[in-house]
Amino acid sequence: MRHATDPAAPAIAAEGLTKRYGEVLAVDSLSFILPRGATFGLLGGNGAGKSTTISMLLGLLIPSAGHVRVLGHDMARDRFAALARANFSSPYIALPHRLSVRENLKVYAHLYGVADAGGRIAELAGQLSLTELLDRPAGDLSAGQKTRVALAKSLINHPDVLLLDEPTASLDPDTADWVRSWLERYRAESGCAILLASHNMAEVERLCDHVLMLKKGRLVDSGSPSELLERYGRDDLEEVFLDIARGRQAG
Ligand SMILES: Nc1ncnc2c1ncn2[C@@H]1O[C@H](COP(=O)(O)OP(=O)(O)OP(=O)(O)O)[C@@H](O)[C@H]1O
Repeated sequence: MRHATDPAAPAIAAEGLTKRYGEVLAVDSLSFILPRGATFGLLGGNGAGKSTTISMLLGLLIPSAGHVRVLGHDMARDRFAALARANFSSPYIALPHRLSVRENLKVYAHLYGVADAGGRIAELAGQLSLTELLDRPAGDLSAGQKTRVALAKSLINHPDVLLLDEPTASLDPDTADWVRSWLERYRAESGCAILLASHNMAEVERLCDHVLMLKKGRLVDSGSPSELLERYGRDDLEEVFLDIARGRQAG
C-alpha cells in the first residue's frame, strides 16, 4: 500500500545498512540521517562502498541487513512512493544511444508522470544549456554533454531527494565549476536534499554541509567540512581524505 509522504520525515534515514557480496563486506552497518534540504558528501577511496550505498538507497540493491527510509517511506515495503519524489544521476548508467536527448528526457518525464513534459524539458534545457543538443542522438554527445543531460534527467520530476554519483567527473574545470554553482543555486531555490558521492574534495568542501567518510564499507568519520579540517588539523579536505585513507588518526 502507498502512504502519503510525511513532511516531517528526513530525506534519508539509513540504519545499519549492510551489503555483503560473498566474502566482501561492501557496506558495513552504515547509519546516517540526511535532513531535508541538506547536502551530504559520501566520500571514500575506490571500492569504499559509495555506489553500493547509493544503489541500496534507491532500492536497486536489496541490503543484506539494515533499513532505509526515504522521505519516511520504508524502501523494503513502500519504495515506489519514495522513488516518485527522488531521482539520481550516475555516470555508470548510459541513456539509450539512438534516442535523441529530447526523446530520452520525454521517456523519463512520462515514467515520473511529469504533467507538462515538453515544458519541463524546455525549462531544464534552458537552465543547463542543452537547447541546441535536444535533437541530437544521446550516443553522439561528448562525455561532458552526457553529464549535463544526466543532470537534466535527474531533475525532471522536481525531486525532493537527489542522489548524485560523481556529478562532475568528466567535465572540464570551467563546466564543472558552472555545474557546482548551478547545483548550489538549485538547492537553495528548491530545498532539495542532496547526497553527493565525489572524489573531488574541493567540490565537497564547497557544496556539502556534512561529510560521511567511508573506508572498506565502514563509516570511519563524519562532520561538517570545517569540523573535519579542525579535527585533523588540516587546511583542506584532500589532506583529511588522505589522513583517513592512510589510517592516520585525527589530531
Ligand atoms: N556486484 C558485485 N559483486 C561483488 N562485489 C561487488 C559488486 N559490486 C561491488 N562489489 C564490491 O563492493 C565493494 C564496494 O564497491 P563500490 O562500487 O560500492 O565502491 P565505490 O566506493 O563506489 O568505488 P569507486 O570509487 O571505485 O566507484 C568493492 O570491494 C567492490 O569490489
